[in-house]
Amino acid sequence: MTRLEADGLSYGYSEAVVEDVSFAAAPGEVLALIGPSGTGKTTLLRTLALFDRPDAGTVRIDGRDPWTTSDDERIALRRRLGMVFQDRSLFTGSVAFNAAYGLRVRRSRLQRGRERLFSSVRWALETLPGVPAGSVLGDRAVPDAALEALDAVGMLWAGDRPARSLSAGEAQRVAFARALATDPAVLLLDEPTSNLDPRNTALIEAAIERASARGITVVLATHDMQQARRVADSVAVLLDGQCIEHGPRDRVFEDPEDERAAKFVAGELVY
Ligand SMILES: Nc1ncnc2c1ncn2[C@@H]1O[C@H](COP(=O)(O)OP(=O)(O)OP(=O)(O)O)[C@@H](O)[C@H]1O
Repeated sequence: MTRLEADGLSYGYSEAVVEDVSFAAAPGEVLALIGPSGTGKTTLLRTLALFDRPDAGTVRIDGRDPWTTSDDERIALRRRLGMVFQDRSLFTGSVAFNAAYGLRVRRSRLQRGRERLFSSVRWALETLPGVPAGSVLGDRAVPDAALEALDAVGMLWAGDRPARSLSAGEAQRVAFARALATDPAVLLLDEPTSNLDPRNTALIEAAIERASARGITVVLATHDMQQARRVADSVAVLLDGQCIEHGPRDRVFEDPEDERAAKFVAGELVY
């Protein structure tokens, strides 16, 4: 159960892209970041995910600023966050391999060393004549958490399929499962349903709702205002890198304070 805060966050490349953005998301809250294309949603998510250190301001995870802690503590905080990128970026290998990826990289060095030893012993023994594959130490099991995450997005049936053979919608669901499998306290989702049909969109939205019901804090960048209306508890409107409106979903949509936010939610602010 984790509270995520942005306090005066700024980040830029050659010039500022995100400027002085502040908001907080409580445990289990779904916060939608909406705004026109190129307005800084991905950049903001990357700073929240601790990929980029803010130029100014603070990210707080349960009140702790990961950039003023030790490297080890920052890594521990980073592990509480799961991010799903817009481009999905699945790895070569099976769907199950992909779903279990985050779990594998989180294992301790000792565990990984032990597994390497087991698999070389198994390999050596199973090359002996008459020893069937999988009979020495058993098949390499897919962790339950990865299977449960695939199930949560309706992709359990595809565990053995090569990830490269998936449709865009299926791949997006597997990318979501990969983040979910690590049981993150916070999920950062960048356009998780862009280019998906209504059925795949509904599956992802249902998975977001279940994650939130389990207490996972969700920050969702989306172009889709209807999606924000369906799944968000609160909404932040980003325009030219600034948060021009932030509050409970119904208030932001029905009674926004900022004139530009009012135009954006009414579909009148065209970029
Ligand atoms: N690595 C980078 N180097 C330089 N400029 C960048 C980089 N990444 C993003 N930008 C610029 O920062 C601005 C904000 O981009 P960002 O991807 O954060 O916006 P966005 O709101 O997520 O857009 P979209 O909705 O189209 O995905 C854009 O002008 C973009 O060109």
